Order: sequence, then C-alpha cells, then structure tokens
Amino acid sequence: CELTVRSAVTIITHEVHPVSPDHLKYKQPSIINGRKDVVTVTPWLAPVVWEGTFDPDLLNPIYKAQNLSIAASVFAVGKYIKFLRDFLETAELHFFVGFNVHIYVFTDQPKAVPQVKMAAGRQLSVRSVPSAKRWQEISARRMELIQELIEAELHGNNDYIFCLDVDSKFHGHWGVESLGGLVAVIHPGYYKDDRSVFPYERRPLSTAYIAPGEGDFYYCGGAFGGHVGEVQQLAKTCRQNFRDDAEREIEAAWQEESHLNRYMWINKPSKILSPEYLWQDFKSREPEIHIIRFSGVVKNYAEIRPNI
Ligand SMILES: CC(=O)N[C@H]1[C@@H](OP(=O)(O)OP(=O)(O)OC[C@H]2O[C@@H](n3ccc(=O)[nH]c3=O)[C@H](O)[C@@H]2O)O[C@H](CO)[C@H](O)[C@@H]1O
Ligand SMILES: [Mn+2]
Repeated sequence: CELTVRSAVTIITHEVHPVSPDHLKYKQPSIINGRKDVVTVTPWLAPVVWEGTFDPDLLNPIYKAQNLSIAASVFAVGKYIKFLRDFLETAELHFFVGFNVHIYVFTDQPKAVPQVKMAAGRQLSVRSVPSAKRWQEISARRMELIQELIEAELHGNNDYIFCLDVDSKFHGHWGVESLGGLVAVIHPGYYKDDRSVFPYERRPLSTAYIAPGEGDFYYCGGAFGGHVGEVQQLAKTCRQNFRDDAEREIEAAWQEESHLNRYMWINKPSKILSPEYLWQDFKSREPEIHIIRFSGVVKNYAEIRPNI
C-alpha cells in the first residue's frame, strides 16, 4: 500500500498558474472579508470549496480559455437504473454548464438508458457491464472499470474526471471551482465528528486500515475526481488493494470508500469539496450549508439492492 506514496512535489508541479483574460471585471477579492463560519484551507494548504469562497465571474473565463474536457462516470446496474434519468437531467442544469462534458454510463441494461437532451458540447456514452449478486461488488468494481476507462479512452481526450453515485441529483451549481489534481468530497455524515468515530476500516489485516488517531476527514465514495492521471492512480491502487484484501478473505467496512479514504490519507487531496457537493436528502440542512449542489436521494435499500 505504501507503494502509492508519491511526493507532494509531483502533485504541485502539475499545477499551472491561472491566466486571466485582460480587463476582466469581477468583484474585488479580499483577504479580510469572507466566510468566517467554516474552514477554507486544510493544514496541508489545500482549498476547501464552500459557497462564497470562489468567484465564478473570475473562474469561468480562466477555465474557458483552456478548452477543457470533463468526463464523468456513473454506474446504473440492476434497479439503480431508475435513478439515471434524474441524474442526467439535473446534470444538464447544473454540472459544468457551458463546458465540454462527456458522461460515461455503465449499466447492465443499455436499452433502458433514458434519452436525455444534451446541450452542445455535451455527450453521453453507454458501456455494458455485467450485473452482480452483491451490491458491495457492484460498488467496489467501479474502481476497476474507471481505471480501464481512463487507460483505454480518456488519456489525451479528457483533462478531468468525476466519479459519481447515480442515486443522487444536482440541485445547484457544480463547476470549474471543483477542478484540481486530486479532488475529494467531505462526507456529509461525519464532518462535525471526531476522527475516532469515522467509519474507516479498523482491522489491521485490511490494506484499507487506518489506525486510531490517524486520518484527516471522512471522504465520500459517492463523489471524487481530479486530473485523469491522478484518478487513474487512485483507481488502480484501490482496485489492487481491494483484490489483495479479497485474497485474504477480508472486505473493507465500506468497500471502495474505505480504500479511497486510505488512499487520500497518504495522497492528500489537492482540493477538497465541502459537503455542499454531496449532501443527503434525508439530512436536515445545517447553517453552514448555504447551497446544496448534489445530494443523495432517499432510497429503500431493501427494495433496490440485490442483497441486504
Ligand atoms: C454517498 C456516498 O458516498 N455513497 C457511498 C456509500 O453508500 P451508498 O448507500 O450511497 O451506496 P449505493 O447503494 O448508492 O451504491 C453505490 C453506487 O453503486 C452503484 N450501484 C450499487 C448497487 C446496485 O445494485 N447497482 C448500482 O448501480 C450506483 O451507482 C450507486 O450509486 O458507500 C458505498 C460503499 O460501497 C459507496 O462508496 C457509495 O459511493
Ligand atoms: Mn449512493
């Protein structure tokens, strides 16, 4: 697992300074006034994105000039196909509007993929995947398929990728402020908790093990992303570690989410997205959440999953 450790220098050298169009008009920045109710930078100096920390009038022109392409992967296997229409329709309204977006749908029912009208510059591709008997397998196998997708198709064609749960909808702007080398989303369920109660994998036998007193945040398995090269590394490592665990007959507490948390503990994300970027519909709104951008729908697990 420690093979995954790469020096922070590799990540920092990826970052190119932003170039602004000349004479761009936008609100004057301040280092005095701004969000005071939340932390907007990690101890390793990665920004934490909250509403009010970025200016789309400044960011959009900077990124527009780069002619970026953003991929998104979403899996809709078995009964989860029913979530796909809302996911796709709301992505049209909120997810990287005005940019080149390529959504890859992985499903065992290609014919059931809904026809959703997409704006110019946006496209959808459907990939067939077999079904599986256990939801844990479907969820964890995403890492393997994401790695293969990046290696087979994305290098050179897409700059960034986000990997998203299908049982969710967009409700608000999700755009270029979310881009970064390695991007993690803070899980909405644990961000006020002490790390001792995070549901990390706690058995030392697993490659996803995180010891008591370790860990930064609890990140979501349902949304993560970054440069395609970074996500390839992440997916490859998590897939390999999941397999190594399987050989020892151990499955991490939250499957690929546990492996992702282990990966992000060593490979610190270069940008962190606040829980605005993955909320849950059943949770009541908290005062620091000024906007909900993406949120998991309420679902009946017993009814939609192939196993309990
Ligand atoms: C919001 C969030 O962070 N959710 C994570 C959480 O539980 P969740 O309860 O959100 O997991 P889930 O049931 O939504 O499964 C994750 C994803 O796998 C796909 N799927 C799953 C089952 C199935 O029968 N068909 C299918 O297509 C689908 O894209 C779904 O969104 O923990 C899981 C651990 O395994 C994943 O890390 C999820 O991403
Ligand atoms: Mn989910």
